[in-house]
Amino acid sequence: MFLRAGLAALSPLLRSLRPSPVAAMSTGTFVVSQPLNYRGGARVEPADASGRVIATFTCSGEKEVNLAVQNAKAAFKIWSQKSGMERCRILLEAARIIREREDEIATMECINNGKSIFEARLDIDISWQCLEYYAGLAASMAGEHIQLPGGSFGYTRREPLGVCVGIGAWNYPFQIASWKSAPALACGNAMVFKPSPFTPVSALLLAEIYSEAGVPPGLFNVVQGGAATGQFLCQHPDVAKVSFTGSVPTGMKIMEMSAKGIKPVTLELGGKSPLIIFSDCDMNNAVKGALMANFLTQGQVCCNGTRVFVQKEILDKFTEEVVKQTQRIKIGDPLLEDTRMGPLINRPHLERVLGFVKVAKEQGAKVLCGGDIYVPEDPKLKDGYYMRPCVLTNCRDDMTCVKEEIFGPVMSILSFDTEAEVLERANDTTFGLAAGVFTRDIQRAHRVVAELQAGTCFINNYNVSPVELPFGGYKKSGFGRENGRVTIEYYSQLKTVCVEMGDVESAF
Ligand SMILES: NC(=O)c1ccc[n+]([C@@H]2O[C@H](COP(=O)([O-])OP(=O)(O)OC[C@H]3O[C@@H](n4cnc5c(N)ncnc54)[C@H](O)[C@@H]3O)[C@@H](O)[C@H]2O)c1
Ligand SMILES: O=CCc1c[nH]cn1
Repeated sequence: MFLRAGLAALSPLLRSLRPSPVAAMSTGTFVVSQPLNYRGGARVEPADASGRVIATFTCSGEKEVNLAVQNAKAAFKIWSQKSGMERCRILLEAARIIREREDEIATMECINNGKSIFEARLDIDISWQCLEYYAGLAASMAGEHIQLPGGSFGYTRREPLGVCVGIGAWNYPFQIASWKSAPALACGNAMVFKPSPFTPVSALLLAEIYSEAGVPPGLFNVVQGGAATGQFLCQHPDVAKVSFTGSVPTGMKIMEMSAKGIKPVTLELGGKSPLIIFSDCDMNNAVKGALMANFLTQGQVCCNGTRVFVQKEILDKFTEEVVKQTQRIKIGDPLLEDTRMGPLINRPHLERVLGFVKVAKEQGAKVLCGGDIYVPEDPKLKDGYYMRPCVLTNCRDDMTCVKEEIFGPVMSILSFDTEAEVLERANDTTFGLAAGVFTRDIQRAHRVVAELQAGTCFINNYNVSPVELPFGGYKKSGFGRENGRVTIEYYSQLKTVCVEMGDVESAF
């Protein structure tokens, strides 16, 4: 039978899903029978099409983008007039609904993306926590009062920007939509969100949940499509801001388009992050940390610590333990409770990742485990995009696998001698998204992270994402932040009001 949850308990969208004869990702598949655009508070067929059909949905063209932006503008008028407390209540209700429907959304995400149901549930948890967090900030958002000479004064108002565009990658579809929309809506903005065409379905659930929670129709809209649809959104004159999650090359294009309209942008881009393991670390934690840094979501995580620098004294022991634990990772149908690694996102991506392993071998790296196609026992999954997680050793800093973002389950182990040496090598990259250090020496830990050129640094852990903490990159990994209090500044603008209590002292 389809999925492991009872169909009757699922949402209208999930109920519209039917088993299909081909299951490339999991045993659950869907045929989409309801429109995947969400505009003005309802599912709609796009008013036009860009002419490119991806899977079973139609990419939205300029007309549909215009309609979504118009709807968002109308909703913005209502929403931006609400008090912080009013917005808070609605966001809290949306968070409550997500929590209540967690299993259903996680199941959808699991089929959408291929990540394990175990991880998908964690993603949904972080998503409702994000809505709760920004609900709290919505209620407490305030300006300043500044006393001036003679009883005059000034004050500041934090005002929304207007219609914001969110463009998402395929690795965290629901979570990315939540990380963008929660702070945007908390600040009083409206949003048009475009998910990746590889993972179109779960953002729709978020849209429906916002409507059910009581946002005005049109406040959060979803348009489906790829690059062309994204371009219409970025170039739209009524769009005030673009928040983008994706690759560096696309980020550059987004920035160029936004520059033409003087639109602020947030860019959450790729990475090739270092993870530094000192010989005085807690070995068990360091090994667990290295797996967390490399193999979540089949290694398709932007902030992964894929360059694992290990101090020489413990290299052999650490490597042996990492390989042992990597080989134990349960690969297979992501809908099964004990699976920890599902398939990669699609065939071309799988081939790209396997290509990186091939080049690594040609350049002298040694494959200690994995790096090849995995065929699950379940015959329904035999054509799936599965690969075994890979640990590479004998790596050098100039190898392709060490320099380029692979975005797959491939860990490169490198050895080092001294702190100064490893810092220089860790920072020798154009990326700067994240970094990690494992050591028991607290002074060393803080000294090292202070020198690391990365927007998010972990000490004695990796890839945890509490929504209270800002997340974002240095260098080519982008700018702007998601999560944390600071993100309010990326979705609002400051108005200064200067109040004269006396007479005008004219210069004329
Ligand atoms: N820093 C972060 O928070 C973060 C999070 C997730 C993924 N990523 C990065 O994303 C990349 C993988 O995701 P991807 O393959 O979906 O990235 P991508 O850049 O190919 O696509 C991202 C989004 O941009 C859209 N897009 C593509 N071309 C466009 C254009 N010209 N104009 C407007 N929109 C366009 C896509 O349709 C998709 O929705 C990796 O590099 C990864 O590191 C970063
Ligand atoms: O993939 C990068 C990290 C992340 C998780 N959710 C959104 N971004």
